Amino acid sequence: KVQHSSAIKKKKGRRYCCGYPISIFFIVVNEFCERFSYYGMRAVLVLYFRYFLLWDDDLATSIYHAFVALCYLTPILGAIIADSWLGKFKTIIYLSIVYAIGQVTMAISTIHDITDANRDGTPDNFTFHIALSMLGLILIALGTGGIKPCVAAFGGDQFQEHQSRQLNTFFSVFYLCINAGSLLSTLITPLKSVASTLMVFIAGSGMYVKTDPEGNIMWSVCKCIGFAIKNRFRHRSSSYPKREHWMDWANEKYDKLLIAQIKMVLKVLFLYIPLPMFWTLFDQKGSRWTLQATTMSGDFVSILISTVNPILILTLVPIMDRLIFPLIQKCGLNFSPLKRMTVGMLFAAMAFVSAALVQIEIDKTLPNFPSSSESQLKVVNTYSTTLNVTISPNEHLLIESFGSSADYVTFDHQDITVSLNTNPVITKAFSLIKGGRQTLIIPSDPTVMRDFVLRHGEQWCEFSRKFGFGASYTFLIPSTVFSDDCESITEVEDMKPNSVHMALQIPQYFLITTGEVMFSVTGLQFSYSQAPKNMKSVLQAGWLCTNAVGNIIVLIVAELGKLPKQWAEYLLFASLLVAVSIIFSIMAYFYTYIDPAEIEAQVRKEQGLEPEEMEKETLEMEEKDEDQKNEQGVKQTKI
Ligand SMILES: C[C@H](N)C(=O)N[C@@H](CCCCN)C(=O)O
Repeated sequence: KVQHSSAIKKKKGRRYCCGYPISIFFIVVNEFCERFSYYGMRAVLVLYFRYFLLWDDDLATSIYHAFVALCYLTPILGAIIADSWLGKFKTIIYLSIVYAIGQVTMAISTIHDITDANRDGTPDNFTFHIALSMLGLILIALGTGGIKPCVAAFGGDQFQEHQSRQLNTFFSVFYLCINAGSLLSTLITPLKSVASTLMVFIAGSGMYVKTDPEGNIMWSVCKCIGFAIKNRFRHRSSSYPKREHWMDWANEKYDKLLIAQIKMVLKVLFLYIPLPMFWTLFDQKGSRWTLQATTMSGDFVSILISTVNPILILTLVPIMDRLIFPLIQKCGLNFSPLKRMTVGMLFAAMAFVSAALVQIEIDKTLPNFPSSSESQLKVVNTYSTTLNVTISPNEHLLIESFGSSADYVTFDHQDITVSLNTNPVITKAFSLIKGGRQTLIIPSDPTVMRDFVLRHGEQWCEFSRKFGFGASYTFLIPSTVFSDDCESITEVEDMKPNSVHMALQIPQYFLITTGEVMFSVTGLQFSYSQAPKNMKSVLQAGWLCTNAVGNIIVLIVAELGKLPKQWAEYLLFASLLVAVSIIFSIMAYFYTYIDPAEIEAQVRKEQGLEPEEMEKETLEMEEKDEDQKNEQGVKQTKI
């Protein structure tokens, strides 16, 4: 009774606008700023690993997914801190500070000048940058993951039982704000938004409904499950009568209501088992697909590609909600949440087939690099006449003056002898690097090896040449360049620029985002609707964990799988998801949707708890009347 009246006192302090608590405005803006900062950093993370820390594709992909996995594991920690110690409001404030420190640390780690003593544009001490960026990422994961379950639930706390319509609208707007934040982050620098996140959230402080920590429900759930298992094991002999459900073995010690609630949660958690596979594919947008884009051409399209997901979410969510789903329902088809999620998985699998097809096109244009046992050599001739170059035993090249061999010549051995048809004939032996590409430059006077330094500052040559993205060039600079003219510098193209256009990635982004709307948005709503009121955070944490496991799967496949062809890896993931979606559809077929409130009411009734419930309902009815008066007041003022 005391609890109820104090809760109502708090609720009476609420202020409304158009039927919505004003406080949710601050929460939605806070989420917008937080996602803005998170996605802004994540968009370039794999490129930072690849081109600043100079890691290879597999390591960059693995660390990226380890970070994302950590971001989706820390919500468990955030939920525990909020529920059992600080409450949601303080948890959001404190972890936002941790988050901000992480973003600043990460930003500092990208300043190469800190260790670039010789000012050559690359850091001299990679260990320092790696350590700092890893510290930054851990703090960001703690911050973002920790506040993630609290912000959505804190938003939900601002509403009352009878406001389910407003609550649904809040969650849709919440998801749209996430995507608006993600969209803007790719266009504007994200760092300032961390500070804005905190300020906006604190600004609404006086208006929030702040519920006190209710004790750690996750811990109670674990203890109850642990006891049921132990008790079942103790009574394993066939002489003990069987119980309807294995959780009923907790009856001796735990409240029937808690057991009924855990049964509902376990049913949904069981259904979650195949879900990580969707995230395995979905989150590769930020790693493998970003790296794929670096091997393609197109300038402004890169911005389009990075914004296509949030733009599509912003347009597809209302289209699906208002048009497609009602239309399907009108056709008499039952497109239940679990069916939508299965279709979402199939869309993601199609996205990966599309990515594989694009990869096959890219591979056709990529240079043929040597395998680990081969070596490659290109010969460049700066001699004054055309030369006949023989590379033992049977490679003959005719190279004109200031020209080069058409492409790299591949050898399956490392020791070669090069002969030139000069007068006298010059022959020299070389040992090539295994698995490497090298260029042999024949100097203007091949009998003499001359070193030269091209000084800049005193004299220079200007080029107005647009280099193709992904290309590599060698410039042949004759010793007479400064006395002569810049025209005498010759360019040799070692690697052709990327030629497959980035626009080809649009279908895969379209397919994965349609999958996201069907899977992620529906899954979030499904988890919320099937969870008992006090266990919504448990199911949200479980839902986020499926995301973490999905990222761990990529990490394992990237590190262990090492498929020789990227397109084969895409097809492997697509096939795995199709297989998993079939399993999921079978599990979904046997799932019966529940109304947790109804089941709870039934258990309460069995326990003879109706009087308390009725009292609560009476209090809520009074509250509802007052809120309606409040809303009407707003409407009348408007009129
Ligand atoms: C930006 C993206 N489309 C999005 O909506 N992200 C959501 C859900 C992410 C779930 C999987 N990683 C977010 O909360 O960031």
